[in-house]
Amino acid sequence: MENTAVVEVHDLVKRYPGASVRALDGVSVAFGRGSFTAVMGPSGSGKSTLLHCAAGLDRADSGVVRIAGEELSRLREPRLTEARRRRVGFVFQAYNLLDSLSVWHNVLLPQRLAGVRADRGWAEEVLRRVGLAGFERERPSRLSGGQRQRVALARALAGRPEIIFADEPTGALDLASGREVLGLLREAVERTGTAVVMVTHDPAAAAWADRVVFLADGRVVGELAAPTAEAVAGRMTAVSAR
Ligand SMILES: Nc1ncnc2c1ncn2[C@@H]1O[C@H](COP(=O)(O)OP(=O)(O)OP(=O)(O)O)[C@@H](O)[C@H]1O
Repeated sequence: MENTAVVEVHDLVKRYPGASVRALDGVSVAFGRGSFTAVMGPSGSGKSTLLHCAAGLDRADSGVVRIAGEELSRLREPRLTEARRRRVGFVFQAYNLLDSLSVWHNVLLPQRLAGVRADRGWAEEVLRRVGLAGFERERPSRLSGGQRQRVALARALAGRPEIIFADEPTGALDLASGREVLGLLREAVERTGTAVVMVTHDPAAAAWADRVVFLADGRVVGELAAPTAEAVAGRMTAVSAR
């Protein structure tokens, strides 16, 4: 299961302009087909930066990112955008939904931009599973934070990407909605072999993953396989005390 990496990063280094420390300081990690990875670490440890670079939304200063074996730094626009649109789904807080479009058109937008024929039946099914059947015509601004997060998830799932990057997908949700979202991500992993990489601060959410990667000061400082919430919480305490 783990032998084909969907996304692989090697020795990533990134320093934001004007910053004195490196946000990423030599990170190497691979995400296999059908794997579910949680990324954890103290605030400022580089989690979001890693997600952005691994997803090809931002460039590292040095190091290598491969998506399905293709080295991103060698791709020029528009092929870079194309590779991202075809293979990658995002559930990012900063990745806003467009309020000029209905829920339905937001969900189908990535496929439209990628120029592929939208699978409308699957999009309907995905909206039903995230509990938003009947909301197709609504504008995102009329929905609650939790509902908007579920639209973002539906949008990511609708394109059947090879990998989904999710930055705190349950952060704004109540317990029940959070579990639903985690269940959907888990199902995408098991049923369709999608890889999921999820940043979270919540040990209970991380326990849905197969593996937890811990970051501190822009470096990978540990991993935990088959995580339980208790084991994750214990490791987090140790990582934060470093
Ligand atoms: N746009 C930016 N400009 C300058 N510095 C940044 C920028 N984004 C992040 N940083 C810095 O890079 C480091 C890593 O930030 P990053 O957001 O990746 O951490 P994080 O682990 O996701 O944090 P959090 O849990 O608080 O979201 C931090 O020191 C942060 O201050």
